[in-house]
Amino acid sequence: CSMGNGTSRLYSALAKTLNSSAASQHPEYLVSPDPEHLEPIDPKELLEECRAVLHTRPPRFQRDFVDLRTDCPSSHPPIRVMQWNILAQALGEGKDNFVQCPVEALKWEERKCLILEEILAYQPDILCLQEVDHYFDTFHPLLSRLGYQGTFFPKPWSPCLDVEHNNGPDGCALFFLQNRFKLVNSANIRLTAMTLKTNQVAIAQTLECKESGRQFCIAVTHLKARTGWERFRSAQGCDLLQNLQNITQGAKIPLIVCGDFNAEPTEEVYKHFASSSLNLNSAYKLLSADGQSEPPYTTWKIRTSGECRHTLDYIWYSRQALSVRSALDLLTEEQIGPNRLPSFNYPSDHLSLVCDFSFNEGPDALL
Ligand SMILES: NC(=O)C1=CN([C@@H]2O[C@H](COP(=O)(O)OP(=O)(O)OC[C@H]3O[C@@H](n4cnc5c(N)ncnc54)[C@H](OP(=O)(O)O)[C@@H]3O)[C@@H](O)[C@H]2O)C=CC1
Ligand SMILES: [Mg+2]
Repeated sequence: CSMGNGTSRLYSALAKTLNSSAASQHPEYLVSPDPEHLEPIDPKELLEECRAVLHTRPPRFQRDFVDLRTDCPSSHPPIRVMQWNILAQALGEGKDNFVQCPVEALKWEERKCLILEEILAYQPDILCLQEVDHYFDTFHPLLSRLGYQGTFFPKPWSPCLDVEHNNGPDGCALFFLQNRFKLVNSANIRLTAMTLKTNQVAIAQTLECKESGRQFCIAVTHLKARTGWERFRSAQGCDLLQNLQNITQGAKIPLIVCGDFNAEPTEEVYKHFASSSLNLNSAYKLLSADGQSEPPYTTWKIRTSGECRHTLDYIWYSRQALSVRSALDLLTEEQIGPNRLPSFNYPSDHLSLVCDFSFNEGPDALL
């Protein structure tokens, strides 16, 4: 066997997460071990391990970072943020009705490796995920060993629970690299709409950069899906903005909000975020020629109802305190292919969004 000791150790680490049925039979697997007692994993070795599992799959698509550097130099390394609705395993197999996606492409053992490969390829400092239904058995143990500190907030009545052989509820997860940030405070928010508690959630954390000592707030959310729910989403967005006003002490602390808003830019909730007194801009607009247009899609799938191509996912940021230095380009229509997403090439129906941020320095940085 050509594998060294390190690789075989990793194989056993990843293999432990492969069989999720073991987790439901042995609840102790669901209790996350203290990360300090877990051996660190070298990201390169884990990436190689994922590629070995995926050896029969088509090669990864190339996506490039677009340099958006403004003329403001920064003395500190940028903060890389990834926003991604990874597609809950139970929803993908049991509810979403992706009619052109072969069932083999949805197998967790391989789809999990495609998700990990995407994360390892871009190595974000902060990872904001939606539709996570494998937190305790997969993402928390593995990402902890890669140096991340994680938080999970499941939906109160996750639709995953209606699917036979589900792996528990789906929810939002937020991970940050412990060697770059210190957690200052953390809030799990159950969103309300017109004072009613809803099934949608958010996590908001204030982090302090270890290099610069600067604090900022990072939030992740997943708003209510489907047409007909526009006013509900708008109310959820208002509730989230209100919570973020309080957490950022009235916009004194710079803010980044990642989410699957389930809303096109024409919707009210988008307009609330764009015009909020938090003074936010949507990072992916900066990829357009005029800097004013969102990308043509962030999700693209074919359901029984037909083709669904929408822009629903966003990374909002405090436009005066932060700059977007670069953003990861989206997959092209040709790369996505005629059967759309998810596919053997790409594990989710939503594309990941990745941005590099830096703090603005000087008088313009005031909020
Ligand atoms: N057990 C109980 O007592 C209760 C159970 N529930 C369950 O929760 C569900 C509603 O939960 P809620 O949080 O409001 O869910 P949402 O309407 O927000 O949607 C849930 C998921 O379904 C996906 N989705 C969106 N459009 C479609 C579509 N056309 N077909 C299939 N899937 C789609 C969404 O993915 P994306 O964001 O990627 O578009 C999302 O992750 C109910 O259907 C029920 O199953 C709810 C309340 C109580
Ligand atoms: Mg979904």
